Amino acid sequence: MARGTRGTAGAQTTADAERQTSKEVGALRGLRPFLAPYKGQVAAAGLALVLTASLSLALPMAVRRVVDNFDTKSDALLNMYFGAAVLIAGLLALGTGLRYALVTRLGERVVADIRKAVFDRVIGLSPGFFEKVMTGEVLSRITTDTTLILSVIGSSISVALRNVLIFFGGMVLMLLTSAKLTGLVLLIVPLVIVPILVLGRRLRTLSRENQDWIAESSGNANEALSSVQTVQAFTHERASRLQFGEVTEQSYRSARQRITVRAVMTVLVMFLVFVGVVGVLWIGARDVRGGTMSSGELIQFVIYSVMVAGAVAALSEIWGELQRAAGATERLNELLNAEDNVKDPAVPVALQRPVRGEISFEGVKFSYASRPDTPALDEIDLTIRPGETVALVGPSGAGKTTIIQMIQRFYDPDAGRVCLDGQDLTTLARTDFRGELSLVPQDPVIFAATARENIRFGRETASDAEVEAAARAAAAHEFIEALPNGYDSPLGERGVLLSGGQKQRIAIARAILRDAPVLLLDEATSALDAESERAVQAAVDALSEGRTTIVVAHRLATVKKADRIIVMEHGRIAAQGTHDELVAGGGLYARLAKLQFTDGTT
Ligand SMILES: Nc1ncnc2c1ncn2[C@@H]1O[C@H](COP(=O)(O)OP(=O)(O)OP(=O)(O)O)[C@@H](O)[C@H]1O
Repeated sequence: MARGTRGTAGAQTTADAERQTSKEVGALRGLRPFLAPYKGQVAAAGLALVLTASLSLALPMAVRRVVDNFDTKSDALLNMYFGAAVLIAGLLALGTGLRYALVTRLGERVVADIRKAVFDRVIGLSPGFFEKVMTGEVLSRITTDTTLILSVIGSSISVALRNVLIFFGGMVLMLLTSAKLTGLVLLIVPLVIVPILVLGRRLRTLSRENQDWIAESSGNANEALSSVQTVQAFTHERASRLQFGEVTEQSYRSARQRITVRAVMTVLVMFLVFVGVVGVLWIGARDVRGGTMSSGELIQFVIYSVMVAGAVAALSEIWGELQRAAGATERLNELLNAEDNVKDPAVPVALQRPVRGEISFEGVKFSYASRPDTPALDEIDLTIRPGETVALVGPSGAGKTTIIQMIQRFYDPDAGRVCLDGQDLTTLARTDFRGELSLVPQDPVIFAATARENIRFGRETASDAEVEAAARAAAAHEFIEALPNGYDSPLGERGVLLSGGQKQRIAIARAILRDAPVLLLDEATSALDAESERAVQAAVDALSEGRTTIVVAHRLATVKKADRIIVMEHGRIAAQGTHDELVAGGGLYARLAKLQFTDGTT
């Protein structure tokens, strides 16, 4: 996705680039809803900002009085002017500190809110979304992009506003001090604006490019690290290093380009501004000698023009940052507003309880978005009675896992419907019916938490005793007790400390604890040793007792025990019946039974 964006950015015409500019700057408006709850703080920060800007603008006037009254006979007057200068400086310092505290805190608050909002949204998106965006990229958006926004809300916006106030206030006061000199200054302004506009546009494109590369490099690293064993097993480290190195270098190169453009812009702007100020000073000095202006006035004017020039320089610097943050806001908003194909209905129908556990597929057709022409499920009509155990068998890619996913409504059918107790899943709230399903995935997920927490994932409210009872039923109690800290032993990231069979038993314990009327089981393909196999099998038997069980079966023992076997091929139901019926019928099942199933009972 990042690559696609970059490709179009490179090929942009000027008109396109301009459209993007207005869109990008406008994108900062996307922050408004996040600032809205903190109106009071925004107002207070704004007030502190106006106060400090006004005081900064008042300071040169005090300086003029001081300068013009150096030769005054009245000590008291001089003292008063000095006193006023100190007072203004003191208030200025106080206001600046206050503004800093208010604004930075606001920035942190808002960014924390944005991070939470993005995570809240993303964690609920259906798997279809993650087929399009790498998780590392999402992480980069939550970290890097929000950091950019933090710098903008926490400082850039307030610095920008301060400088805008100083710019306009300074201009007015310059005009009041000397209209003639101000006129001269205004002649110089266009000279400064031109490079800002021209180089600013280039800067914007480069910034977006840079951010895309950073996101891609995070995605890249995340992918390699999360599959580090496979990478090492295939001695792919060198290639991974090269690949990551190349992406990182690209990101550096685009950052370097951006920095060069920004540096050139800074040089040009600063140089033009200071040449202008010196020029004005030169003319002003002649006016002072000619007596049409006092020294104090000239100094006041010069201070104002330096302030105005400083404001322009600061704005040109900050402009880039604002644009980068606008890009970041845009990307985060993309995530926040990401269209999810699977949505809860606006007004969900209430799930009829108690759930009996009847699952039905009615004329279901489905293709994955990335392969629209190959149906993963083709005209599936299937009713699984409450309490029935159904084994799904068939060659790899036949659509067995897809059936399990459709029951959880990770995807919606292209045609037909999937129902629980006759209620179409698309009319229900997903959290409602998913609460009635219990899943043991093929590759059980173990979180970096203790054994107890890992099992309790099945039902957050379960007591310790219930957790242990579930572990016993899943034949997991013994090995958990043997761990250094028993149930409180951390299981390591993704369960690296456990064997395959142990992970499965944890997953089964989790499902037992969930105690849902429908059990979805994706059997592990890898053969377990005979003892684990027996333990897992016994656990599964205990679990499926009295529940509707749909199992993607790889073991003959499972298949034999099923009430009904569904044979799938190319997304269709090729045959169904009991083991004996199907063997007698010959065909695909008889062949599969001979070739594929590992007989766990032997
Ligand atoms: N996320 C996806 N995007 C695109 N195609 C997919 C996706 N997941 C599965 N498929 C394709 O859909 C078809 C059915 O896949 P499914 O995973 O349901 O098969 P399966 O019968 O469970 O196979 P296995 O026994 O190998 O797990 C296959 O052709 C597969 O390549």
